[in-house]
Amino acid sequence: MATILDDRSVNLELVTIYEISKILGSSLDLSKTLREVLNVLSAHLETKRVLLSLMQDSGELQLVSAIGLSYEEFQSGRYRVGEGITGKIFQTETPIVVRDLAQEPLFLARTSPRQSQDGEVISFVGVPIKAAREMLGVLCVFRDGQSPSRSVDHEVRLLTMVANLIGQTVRLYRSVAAERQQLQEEKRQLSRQLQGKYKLDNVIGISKAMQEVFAQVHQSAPSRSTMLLRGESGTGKEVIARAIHYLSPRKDGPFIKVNCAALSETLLESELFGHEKGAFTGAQGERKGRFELAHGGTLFLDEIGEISPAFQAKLLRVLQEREFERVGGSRSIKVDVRLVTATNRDLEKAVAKGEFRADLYYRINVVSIFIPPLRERREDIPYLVEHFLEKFRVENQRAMVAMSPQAMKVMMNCYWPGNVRELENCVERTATMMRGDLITEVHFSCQQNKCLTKVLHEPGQQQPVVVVPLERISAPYGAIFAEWDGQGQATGAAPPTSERERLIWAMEQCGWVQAKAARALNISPRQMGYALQKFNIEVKKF
Ligand SMILES: Nc1ncnc2c1ncn2[C@@H]1O[C@H](COP(=O)(O)OP(=O)(O)OP(=O)(O)O)[C@@H](O)[C@H]1O
Repeated sequence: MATILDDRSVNLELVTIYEISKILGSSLDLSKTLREVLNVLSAHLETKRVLLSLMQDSGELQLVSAIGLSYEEFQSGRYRVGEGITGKIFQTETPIVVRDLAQEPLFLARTSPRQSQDGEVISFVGVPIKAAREMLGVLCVFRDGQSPSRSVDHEVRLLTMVANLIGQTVRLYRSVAAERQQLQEEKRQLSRQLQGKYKLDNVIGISKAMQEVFAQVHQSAPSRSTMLLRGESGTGKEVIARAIHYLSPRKDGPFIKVNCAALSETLLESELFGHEKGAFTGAQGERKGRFELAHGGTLFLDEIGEISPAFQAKLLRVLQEREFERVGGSRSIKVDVRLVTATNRDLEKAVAKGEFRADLYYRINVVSIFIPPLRERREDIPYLVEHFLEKFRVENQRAMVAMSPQAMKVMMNCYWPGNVRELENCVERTATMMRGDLITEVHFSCQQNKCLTKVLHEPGQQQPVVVVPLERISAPYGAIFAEWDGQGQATGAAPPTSERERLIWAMEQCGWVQAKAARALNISPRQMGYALQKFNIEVKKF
């Protein structure tokens, strides 16, 4: 039978549904969320008693939230399927309306009396809570004395809509909780399997490729050999360099890092070798260089492929003779330093082109470890996401933040041109910018998050991930964006939105090192400096 609703009732429905839908998306604390929903219902329906029961793993319906009950009444709210009115609603999957509970034999009076203290009639409306045809629980409302200003039909309709919203939310919470539990269980199993084997503190990697990397790290760390870490930007070369240091006998000594691409040749020289007083204008006192500071420990030279030919010669001498002079000084200084270097350049090509000295290449390439790009070890993604979420929870005291399984699928299917660094930024940015606690796929609006990664194929579809060769893309920063057009063709670059965003994106991918970002964009460092100025982009300092 169709119900005609007056304006007031429609308005009440809309306001109630609106307020409840806002609450339902806002937190991952289910009991808090449900309590708030019942509060809104109780206020809007002007009733003192609202009860919500959910089916438990034990096969019993149990009250999980209620307004207007004492502790004892709340505790007694348990029903088998078919038992009492609540059990009946669950069993028949249909609403039940009782105008006078005192006359209703099904009513068990476990949580509420049959009559009010003043001897007034108590009426009842209960509706099933379902989601995707699965019965989840029962929502009911008790009313003392006077009947509501609205019709019973209207009340059933409103409660059914609210029950549907609750059902969807409960289902989502349960799948998130199950996913989390499964992930934690897998993590536990994995750490049992990996006990004492290939584990590195704070470095996540369960994929075969990363396990291979960890094995190489464990094997090479104890030696004094110079090491070369290779891999795309953001793959974790620095974290691996640190792991090597902390697994070596030098772990109690210093770990000193220098980014060779971030400094001009003269600055790099005085930074690495130090300078004597008066060595150049502004050198008011003597200063130790990073080589000296790293004595007894490890010196990590990042972006080694970027140093000039003249500086390559100077570095080669230090590596051969194990001694050097400070800028402006003549005294030879000997240090005990283990050198770990890193690059994302094709050094062999650079040697072949005469851009990198072959003798230096052989000196630094004693033991080399390749860290694969993230897109080639997608199994690591859920673990990395969880690792970064946990970091976010602790740093921001937001213990409930989590990611929905669907959102995780999106993460798994991204191309991640900026590798783990981009994934980390994306997780942190999304968690910071969203209001509630649950990250869903809608929060990954690329524009909104300035996360320009493209999803290459729909989760679940077995389409290949396409890597477009650099030459095929005309836009200077296009090579990293590629889309599958479903016809077996790689369709060029997905356009990043604006010049400014491209610049910021490149800087973020390159850890805000200007020279690196310039290379990524295929422009000169001078052009990069000009562009940053032109678009008023403030360079972050770390
Ligand atoms: N396996 C990993 N587990 C946990 N965090 C990681 C991992 N790999 C990378 N990260 C994180 O990703 C970010 C980038 O890593 P890192 O700086 O080591 O990359 P990189 O290869 O040295 O980059 P670049 O070549 O641009 O210097 C860091 O915040 C790091 O903590």
